[in-house]
Amino acid sequence: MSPVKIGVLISGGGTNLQSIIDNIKNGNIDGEIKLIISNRKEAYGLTRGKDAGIESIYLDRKLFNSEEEYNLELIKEFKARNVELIILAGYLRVLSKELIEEFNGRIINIHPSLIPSFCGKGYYGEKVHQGVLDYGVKITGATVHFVDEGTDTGPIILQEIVYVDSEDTVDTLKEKVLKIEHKLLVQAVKLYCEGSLIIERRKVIIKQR
Ligand SMILES: Nc1nc2c(c(=O)[nH]1)N[C@@H](CN(C=O)c1ccc(C(=O)N[C@@H](CCC(=O)O)C(=O)O)cc1)CN2
Ligand SMILES: NCC(=O)N[C@@H]1O[C@H](COP(=O)([O-])[O-])[C@@H](O)[C@H]1O
Repeated sequence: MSPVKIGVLISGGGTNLQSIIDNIKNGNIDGEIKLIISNRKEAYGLTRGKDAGIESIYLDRKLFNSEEEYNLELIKEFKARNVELIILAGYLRVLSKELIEEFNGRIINIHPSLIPSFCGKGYYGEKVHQGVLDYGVKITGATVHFVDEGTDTGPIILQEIVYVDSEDTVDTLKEKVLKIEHKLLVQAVKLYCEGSLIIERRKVIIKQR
């Protein structure tokens, strides 16, 4: 079977993207990243992609009249490269209904909390960890899920917990969770590329090999 053609959307540093690049390179993931798109020009993830020899572009939202038009351009770029799976690796914009429909069941997102806690509109990046600390929960973690029209409401693929210590700060918590994110995202993409993920309504079944 030929490697799954992957498109990646980013907005920032790209450490999750890097974990996918590294695990494709070492043969752990049977995939090929065809295109990386960032909605932010300064995203270091673009540099990571270029350093890995992957087409990496900044798509300026200001060039488009609406979020819908911006998403239609995303669809065009990914379809032009026959992308089969889209990974949201720290992408901080909500995808449109059209894009979700076009790639239904083929968009994976990584989120730095245990969904359904600390997620949805306004919860992204360090804001998530600040919410965890402000609330005083004792466990947090990471979630990889399929993306639907809601924000962080799609079927959950994998989750793993991280214990919150009394002396944790946003930075220390972010670092602990990011390590788990890298592991979970690689596992989920590997399972997807192996055809091991089955979506049954709200549930994701992992086929045992
Ligand atoms: N249709 C969907 N789109 C996206 C999903 C999803 O589940 N369904 N996941 C998000 C990622 N995400 C959390 O995992 C997320 C991203 C962004 C926001 C948010 O509130 N963004 C701000 C703008 C932030 C900025 O540009 O600085 C906003 O939209 O006002 C919340 C959650 C990716 N897309
Ligand atoms: N709601 C989406 C969200 O908060 N995504 C988060 O942005 C960070 C991106 O880091 P990276 O650019 O180093 O991969 C990651 O922690 C990811 O979970």
